[in-house]
Amino acid sequence: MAPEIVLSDNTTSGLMKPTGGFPSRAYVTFLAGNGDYVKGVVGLAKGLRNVKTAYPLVVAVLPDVPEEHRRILESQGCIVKEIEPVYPPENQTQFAMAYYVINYSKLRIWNFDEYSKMIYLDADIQVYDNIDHLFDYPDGHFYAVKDCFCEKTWSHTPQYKIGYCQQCPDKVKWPTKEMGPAPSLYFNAGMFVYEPSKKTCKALLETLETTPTTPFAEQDYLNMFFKDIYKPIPMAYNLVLAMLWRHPENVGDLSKVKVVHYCAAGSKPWRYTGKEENMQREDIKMLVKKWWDVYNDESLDYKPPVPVSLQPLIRALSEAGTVHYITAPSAA
Ligand SMILES: O=c1ccn([C@@H]2O[C@H](COP(=O)(O)OP(=O)(O)O)[C@@H](O)[C@H]2O)c(=O)[nH]1
Ligand SMILES: OC[C@H]1O[C@H](O[C@@H]2[C@@H](O)[C@H](O)[C@@H](O)[C@H](O)[C@@H]2O)[C@H](O)[C@@H](O)[C@H]1O
Ligand SMILES: [Mn+2]
Repeated sequence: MAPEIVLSDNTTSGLMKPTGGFPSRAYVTFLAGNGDYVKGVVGLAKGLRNVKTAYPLVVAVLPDVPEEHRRILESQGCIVKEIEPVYPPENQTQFAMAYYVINYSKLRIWNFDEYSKMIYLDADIQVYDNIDHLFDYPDGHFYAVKDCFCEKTWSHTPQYKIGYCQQCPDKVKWPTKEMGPAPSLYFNAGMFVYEPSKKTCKALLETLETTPTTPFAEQDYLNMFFKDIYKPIPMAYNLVLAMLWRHPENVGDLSKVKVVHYCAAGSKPWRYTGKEENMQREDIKMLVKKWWDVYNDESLDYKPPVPVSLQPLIRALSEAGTVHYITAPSAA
């Protein structure tokens, strides 16, 4: 039987053009458990469609993600791929958040080497502008945005204790004489551009076995592992919300921010109550509303591509006013 040709509507479906000969690219996120983070992933899938990305969204799910949630994600056009959990070596670490221990499982996304390059996004991230051009950045680097050390979650660190933050390294200077060389640049691991590779994945998992766990779990680990190839990219590619009150001068024009990371305590839009510190700020309320507007926009729901063989039928029905199914790419 001749293979069925599928028309992929590049503008609304989020599916990719056939890749013949081209490097294969995709976004990827991570989902664990049967809780409400699935809403974050649905929001992200719709957000990526909203900005007309040319690439699909892969969701790396742990075995504990219920079938029902996987179906929801597939019905939103996501490619669901199950990964095995990664358990760090036994330890006494107090994680900054108890659930961070499961985040080591994120390391498995290096195995997705059917893609030559991927952009990882946390489920609590939303994309408000197209960032596909990041795939064109030169290979051989790990691209991510610099973190901020000012929130209480950092209170275990020497940086926090002396009031040093890499966002404003001249405000409180790093006391090299007393404390040795300043810490190397540290990225937030909610968003990064990387090259999947089975070899790198193996190295990541092997080195982990002899590496003590630390409060920011996989984020600390990735920072250590990729420190020599890490290249900072502008904050507009991953606005960690605390930047709004810690370093507003570094944020600049909020309307230019492409990617928002709802990682401040109380800021996850699907859990937002407004009660936690800073959650009544106008900029926060605006950003939470912006997330909900995308999440609730039915026009951003996935519409599966229609097989070429069915197109005359759909056209006839649609001309007869029976079916309202938009299949033609807008460029057509
Ligand atoms: O119950 C959970 C907790 C975390 N995550 C995933 O792990 C990521 C990291 O956690 P989170 O974003 O809550 O950390 P934060 O950025 O707030 O530190 C999330 O975005 C999700 O992709 C998940 O799927 N289920
Ligand atoms: O497992 C460690 C996690 O660490 C990260 O957390 C944030 C967050 O905890 C804030 O509350 C801090 O203030 C911030 O600086 C810090 O980086 C990532 O967003 C997440 O994807 C994950 O890697
Ligand atoms: Mn996050």
